[in-house]
Amino acid sequence: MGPSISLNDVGLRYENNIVLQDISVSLDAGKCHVIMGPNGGGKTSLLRSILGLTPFKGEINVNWTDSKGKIGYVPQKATFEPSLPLTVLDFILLNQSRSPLFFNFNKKHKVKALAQLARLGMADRAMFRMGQLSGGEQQRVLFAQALLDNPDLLILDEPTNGMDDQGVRYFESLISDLVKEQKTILVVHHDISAVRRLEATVHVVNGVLIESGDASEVLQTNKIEQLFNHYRSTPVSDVVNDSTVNSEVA
Ligand SMILES: Nc1ncnc2c1ncn2[C@@H]1O[C@H](COP(=O)(O)OP(=O)(O)OP(=O)(O)O)[C@@H](O)[C@H]1O
Repeated sequence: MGPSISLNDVGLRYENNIVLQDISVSLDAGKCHVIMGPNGGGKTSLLRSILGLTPFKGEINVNWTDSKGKIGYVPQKATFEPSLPLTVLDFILLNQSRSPLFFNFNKKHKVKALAQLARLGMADRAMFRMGQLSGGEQQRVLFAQALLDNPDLLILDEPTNGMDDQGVRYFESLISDLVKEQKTILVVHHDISAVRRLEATVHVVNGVLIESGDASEVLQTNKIEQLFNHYRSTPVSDVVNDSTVNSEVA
């Protein structure tokens, strides 16, 4: 069983830029939670706070039922140099091995890695270099790597970015399997139609928490515009009085 996660009055700022404020929410264990909201609304910052990768104020508790379980994380983007001699299989196995990459990996690990790649339809790319894959294919490999240790908490930042329809279908079917296994999944997603297909709780974040609830409730057609246009705009008067803007306009 995955953990529940509770956030209490969480805030985060980068110098003068207040990115998150007053975020208090409980994320139920063993469910899929989707974080949505406009660009720059603080979704990635929220994930990074939960992962302990960035300082924040307030309190975040990851509540494991027994001992601390495993966490899988797929970041928003990764860059691989095309000339780097790192195959897909090498990459998947990297965090499994305590010996240098040029030693042969043990067969059991390879079989396990290939099985995870197959779950994402990527087994036939195992010997390609990471840098030779398309963006959507790299996302699939990152997801396969995150699944390798059978994590109880899976944190995914825009995992279907750049994926084709087939990739999205693999993703959706995997999420559905993982929810049946009672893993806790936290995923940042922008595609409203795709999120409606997931069995998920949706949390709309734009600096503050705007709304939380079942996807069917939160993503009602008549509410979408209001939810996603909830800009924390600079007052128009400030923009007009800004000398930089004025000089650019002139
Ligand atoms: N390391 C950083 N230093 C300074 N500012 C940052 C840093 N990381 C993010 N920000 C700022 O914090 C704000 C929120 O960024 P964040 O990446 O969390 O948003 P997001 O909702 O995930 O956006 P998107 O949908 O575009 O991925 C943005 O204004 C961004 O410029």
